[in-house]
Formats: sequence, structure tokens, C-alpha cells
Amino acid sequence: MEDPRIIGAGATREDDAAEASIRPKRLAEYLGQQPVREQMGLYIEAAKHRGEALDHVLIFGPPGLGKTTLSHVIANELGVSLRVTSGPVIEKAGDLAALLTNLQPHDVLFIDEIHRLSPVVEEVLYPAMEDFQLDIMIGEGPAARSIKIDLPPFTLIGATTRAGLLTAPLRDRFGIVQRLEFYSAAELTRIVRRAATILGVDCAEEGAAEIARRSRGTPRIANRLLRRVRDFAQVRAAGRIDRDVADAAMKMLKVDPEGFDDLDRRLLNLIIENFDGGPVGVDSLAAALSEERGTLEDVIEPYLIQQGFLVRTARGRMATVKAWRHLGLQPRNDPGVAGEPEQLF
Ligand SMILES: Nc1ncnc2c1ncn2[C@@H]1O[C@H](COP(=O)(O)OP(=O)(O)OP(=O)(O)O)[C@@H](O)[C@H]1O
Ligand SMILES: [Mg+2]
Repeated sequence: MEDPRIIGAGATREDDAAEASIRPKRLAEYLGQQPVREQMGLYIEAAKHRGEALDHVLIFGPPGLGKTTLSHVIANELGVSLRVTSGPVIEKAGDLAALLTNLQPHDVLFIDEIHRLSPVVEEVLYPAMEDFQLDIMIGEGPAARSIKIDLPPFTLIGATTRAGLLTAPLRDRFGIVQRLEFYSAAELTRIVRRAATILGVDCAEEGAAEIARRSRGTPRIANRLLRRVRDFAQVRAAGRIDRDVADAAMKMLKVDPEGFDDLDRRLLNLIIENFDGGPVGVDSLAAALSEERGTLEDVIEPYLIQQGFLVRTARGRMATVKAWRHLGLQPRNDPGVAGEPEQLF
């Protein structure tokens, strides 16, 4: 899904083009995600020491947090080749068989969006993961027979944004499961500075921090904002990004200090102004915003909820005190405000 928002977490074509040079290649360049890095470093070293393929790895986390990047890093650190494919691309069992039989021992096969594998393909994957064996049927009708093919020991890395959509038997076959978390502003500041160095952009620590703060915990957004601020700095500030330049560029992009754009603010405003702060059903909100319900739930809401500006209740969405304050409004149940609070926040 191509997300047209400047602060959208999904990859755009421009991101993909720019990512080739910026994407970290080694574990040491993969910033943040401390527990993941520490564990993966250890597992990789152990597997290399034993001369075995690394156990299968499942990586999950929201878009843009570094799942694809981590799989490249793992293959590099193992010193093996990486084959890249994705769940919806593998249509038939034969497609998977072709990929698997072409692997060299200890290679990594990366399946993005692994929750979208078809059930037939998944069935073939199980014995491949467990015993490095392919069980496939050839022929049809009475002439059909199953043949077994031995595979080289390999590592499967699966990535998904939604762990809940994975079938239990598939999930159980991964020896290593890593969950990526949103990045802190300090981590994103380091990521922005690293990217700026690679792009040859003069970016002060405070300028990087300003970009980081508005990046919704997501390196892909941080890198995209950096590219836009770079354009601004080039034309208006002799190419140097400091705090004021970053701030002015963000104003132009209409990205506010929380990393919210117009759509986020419209949503919060709507709940507060039109629905008294909520609770209000998601369908009413979607209709009022002229957005699809799915877009609201998958794209707009998660970050607002994660940051505590919005809560999901059984009766619908509610704006929190933080949301009122962010919009410069006085929350109705704020201490010091006269009258009984009408609802719990
Ligand atoms: N730990 C990190 N350190 C530095 N940069 C990172 C890190 N993780 C991700 N990035 C940067 O963010 C960009 C997006 O990451 P990546 O493509 O790996 O995300 P993803 O989780 O695979 O997203 P999607 O769910 O859309 O596939 C990368 O090109 C990379 O430059
Ligand atoms: Mg990816």
C-alpha cells in the first residue's frame, strides 16, 4: 500500500530508491532495538561457530521499523546470500520449490508479508523448515505421486506487520521470534545523523533531534523527513540543517511537533468538537472524515493510540486529555475546571 502522507509509515517509490544507500548493512549500523541486536548477534555468532545454518527467524513489527533491513543485516553477518520474496508472490507450491532448491547451504530466504502465504504453499513450507525436505506432488489423478527432495540447510526469515494473522503451526516453526518496537527520539536522532552523513548533508545534532521527534518512532519516516528538510535547507539555508531550519521546514510540511499531520489533527478535532470527546463509533468517524474504516484503523489510529491521544473503548473512540491539550483546548475534566467531569478519560 502506497501511503501518500509525508508521515505515512509505508514505503513509497522514492523511499525505496533512497533506501539502497542508507539501509544499514551490518549489525553495528543497525541502531536502536537493543535487545534484538544483542540476541541476534549472539545467535549469529553461535551458528557460525557451529558451522550450521541459523535457526529460522520471524520478525514482526509495524511498517518502516526495519524488518527488511534486519534480514539483510542477518544475511550479511552470516556471510551468506539473501533471496528475497514475499507471501503473495509465491502462488504455487512449485514456486516455493524453485526458490528452495536454488539455495546454497546456509543461505537466507526472506519471505516478506509471510502472513499472506496461501495454505497450500504453507503446507509445503512446514517439512522444508523442519527437516529440510520438500514433499511435492507431481502429476494428476491416478498417476499422481509424491516425491521427496532433500534441501540444503537454510534459514527462513519471515516478516509480518501483523503477527496475529500468522497460523499457529507456521509460527511454531520459527526458533527465533523478534518483535521490533517503535524507536525513541534519541535513537532516531542517531539514525538521522547517520543518514545525513551518508547523504552528505550538514545536519546539526539539534536539527536531527527536531526531525527525530516528529518521526513517529519510525526510521523510514525519519529518513523521508530528512530528505524533505534537506531540500528546504538547500534552497533557504545554504544547505545546513539546524533546529530553526528543521522547524521551519516542518511547518511548511504541516507536520506538527508530535509528528501529526492535518489528518491526525482533523480526527482528534472531530472527536472533540463534534462528538464531545467521544465515545464515538469508528464508522461515524470514518464517514465524517471521508476515509475508509480500514484506513482509519490501520493507518491513522495506531500511532495516536500508542502515544495516548486516543483510546479505543467498547463504546467507541475517545480523545484523551493529551489530545485536548495538543489542540490547545481545555479538557473538560481538568483539575481546576468547574463542574463535574462528564466522563472518564
Ligand atoms: N535499526 C535501524 N537503524 C538505522 N536505519 C534503519 C533501521 N531500521 C530501519 N532503518 C531505515 O528505515 C528504512 C525502512 O526500514 P525497512 O524497509 O527495513 O522497514 P520494514 O520494517 O521492512 O517496513 P515494511 O513493513 O514496510 O516492509 C530502511 O531503509 C533503513 O534505512
Ligand atoms: Mg520491509
